[in-house]
Amino acid sequence: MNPEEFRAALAKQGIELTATQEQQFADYFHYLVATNEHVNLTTITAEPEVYLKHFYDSLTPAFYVPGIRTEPLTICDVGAGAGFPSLPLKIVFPQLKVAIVDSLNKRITFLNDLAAKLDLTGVAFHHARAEEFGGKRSEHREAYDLVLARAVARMSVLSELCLPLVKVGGQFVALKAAQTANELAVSQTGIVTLGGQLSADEAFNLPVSNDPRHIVVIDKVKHTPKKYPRKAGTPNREPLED
Ligand SMILES: C[S@@+](CC[C@H](N)C(=O)[O-])C[C@H]1O[C@@H](n2cnc3c(N)ncnc32)[C@H](O)[C@@H]1O
Repeated sequence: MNPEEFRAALAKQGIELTATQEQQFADYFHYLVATNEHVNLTTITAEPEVYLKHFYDSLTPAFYVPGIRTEPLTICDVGAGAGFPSLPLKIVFPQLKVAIVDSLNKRITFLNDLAAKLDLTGVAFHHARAEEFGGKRSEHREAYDLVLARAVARMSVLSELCLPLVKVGGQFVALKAAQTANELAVSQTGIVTLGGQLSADEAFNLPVSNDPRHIVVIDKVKHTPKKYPRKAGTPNREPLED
């Protein structure tokens, strides 16, 4: 997917990029690839792949969660790595207020510099483990309308990291490549324990490559009990599964 195909594929979804946004994606691509020469950010570096598997893929939650397009939602991206999915969403929907959490400081440093280069405002960067960021005394606990995660962990672990950060009435959205039915089945009890309720599992294929994708949407329907998330390294810490 070259930049022109990216623009056309988004137009099909009702998203018209401005010239400024197209330039921001071009600058993102160049800075990602240049930094990746000395900081390990991504294995995907060819332009058509970055546009499809990072930029387009990151925007897919906006196809299924309509509020992303128009509402000034507070979003937390858990394990954002090189900024996916939250920074492509922020470029296209600048009204979003974004908090990025990653446990690797060199990635947070890259994202800080990138946001300055792209003139992005309303993005906060946190070098932290999600277990602590959403802990019982944290100001970030149950503070976000929407918590997003892509390629961080399986659903049972991810739910324990992400659901404590979601406000009651908000949503946790996981971007998944693999089949989700089994992952969801084994994490169902944990999701309910954490105050969540499965709302949707949308299956679709990426354009061009046809790679399968899932967007899993979990509604936060009640408060998460204070003992979650459990600390990383807790002895016998088993994922919350059936
Ligand atoms: C495979 S990368 C995925 C990055 C990005 N979400 C993407 O889709 O390209 C996983 C990222 O999650 C971060 N991570 C893993 N466990 C974490 C945790 N417990 N808290 C915060 N960040 C975490 C890693 O440092 C890494 O940057």
